[in-house]
Amino acid sequence: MAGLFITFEGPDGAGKTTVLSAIAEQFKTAKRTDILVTREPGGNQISEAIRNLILDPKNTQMDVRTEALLYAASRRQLIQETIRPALAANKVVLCDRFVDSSVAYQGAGRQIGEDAVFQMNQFATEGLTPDLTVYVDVPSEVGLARIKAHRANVDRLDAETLSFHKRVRAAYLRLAKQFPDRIVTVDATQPVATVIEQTMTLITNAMKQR
Ligand SMILES: Nc1ncnc2c1ncn2[C@@H]1O[C@H](COP(=O)(O)OP(=O)(O)O)[C@@H](O)[C@H]1O
Ligand SMILES: Cc1cn([C@H]2C[C@H](O)[C@@H](COP(=O)(O)OP(=O)(O)O)O2)c(=O)[nH]c1=O
Repeated sequence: MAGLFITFEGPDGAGKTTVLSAIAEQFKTAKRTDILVTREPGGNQISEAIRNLILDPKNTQMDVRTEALLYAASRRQLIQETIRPALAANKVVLCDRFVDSSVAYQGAGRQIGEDAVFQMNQFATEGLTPDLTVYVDVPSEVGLARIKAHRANVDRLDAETLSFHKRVRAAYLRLAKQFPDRIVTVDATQPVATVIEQTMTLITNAMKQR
């Protein structure tokens, strides 16, 4: 497939949203019309509706496999409506979270099993894999402290225990080891400006190599 597919991963509070919005802004200023920025879960009407269902703090009764299937359903819709058409039009797609999030959060965090969640997602993605994944890494305590310090609303997943978040991070570190050619780690304990700069360098290098 043409185009370039770049995903952004990390535990809550790593700074992904901050970094991605700064990068989107830089591309906008440069008037780059070949860059598409999107996010999971969400990015279109159906996926945003699924997102609201998953993240609603009222839905405490949601079964863990239901949650994993909903993420995969949301992902499928985003792929079909947005990602594949953009890649076919030779665009660079920057996506906030993808399958690695499900492997880390549902597979390890919710303890469904990383491999089971990966396999289930193959049905949704039909094998679509990022060309590059920027993994923004932060210790769980630091990430959670950032969320608590800055956010007025804490969603259902932010409210999970420290051990949940530690399992998520450990899974990300395993994924980074397992797929060293795809996943590049950026240390998010550095100042925001440094994290943005290093991420931008990774993206522009990948764009040059394509
Ligand atoms: N490198 C950083 N150092 C210190 N604070 C940061 C850094 N990156 C982000 N933050 C702050 O941490 C909070 C969470 O950042 P956010 O981008 O929402 O994280 P994420 O999307 O990964 O959950 C925000 O208030 C943001 O300003
Ligand atoms: C895409 C995806 C997200 N998530 C979780 C991670 C986040 O806690 C939440 C997304 O909420 P969001 O507010 O977008 O978090 P962030 O800014 O950290 O990306 O959903 C999963 O558990 N599984 C998934 O497959």
